[in-house]
Amino acid sequence: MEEEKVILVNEQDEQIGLMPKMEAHEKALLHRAFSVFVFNNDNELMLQQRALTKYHSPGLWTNTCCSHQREGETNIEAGKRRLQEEMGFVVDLKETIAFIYKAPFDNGLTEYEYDHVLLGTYNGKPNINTEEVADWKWMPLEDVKVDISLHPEHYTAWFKVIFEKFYEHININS
Ligand SMILES: C=C(C)CCOP(=O)(O)OP(=O)(O)O
Ligand SMILES: [Mg+2]
Ligand SMILES: [Mn+2]
Repeated sequence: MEEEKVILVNEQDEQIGLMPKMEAHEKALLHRAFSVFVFNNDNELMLQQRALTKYHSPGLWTNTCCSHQREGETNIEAGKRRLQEEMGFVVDLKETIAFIYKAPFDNGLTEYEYDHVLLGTYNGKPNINTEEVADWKWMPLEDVKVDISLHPEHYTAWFKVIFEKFYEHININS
């Protein structure tokens, strides 16, 4: 299989190159990514616990699905593709904010991403891909906020940035 590549971008999210996924995270280069947030009609967020085998942030709780766009893919196309691959369902998604963050990890890898946040609604159960996902749960947004402050070590770096800086953009009832 061809090696997975991420899209290197500048600070305006313009493509400046392609690089194998691992190399981009080893060299800490800015690349395009997305974070999907799926809610049910009770305004609960579907959280994903990352598989213990993930290259970074294993076992941590985070938003519904995260990954990297492929060359030529729109943000929405990429979000839907990966939602199916990781969580086993697809819903319509809409774009909200995008932001740049940098998060070095203890294992030497760094996430340095132009991250597009995508929102969707779903009321069924996922069918998780256990190569990517260890567990999942619904949680009211307010409860997530409280638990992040009590147990920040249980959550991914980007998920905490989104809660701290962009809460009003993911809380559709605010
Ligand atoms: C988008 C963000 C915030 C991180 C990348 O997600 P993953 O680390 O889950 O990427 P994949 O392995 O699923 O491609
Ligand atoms: Mg992922
Ligand atoms: Mn990345």
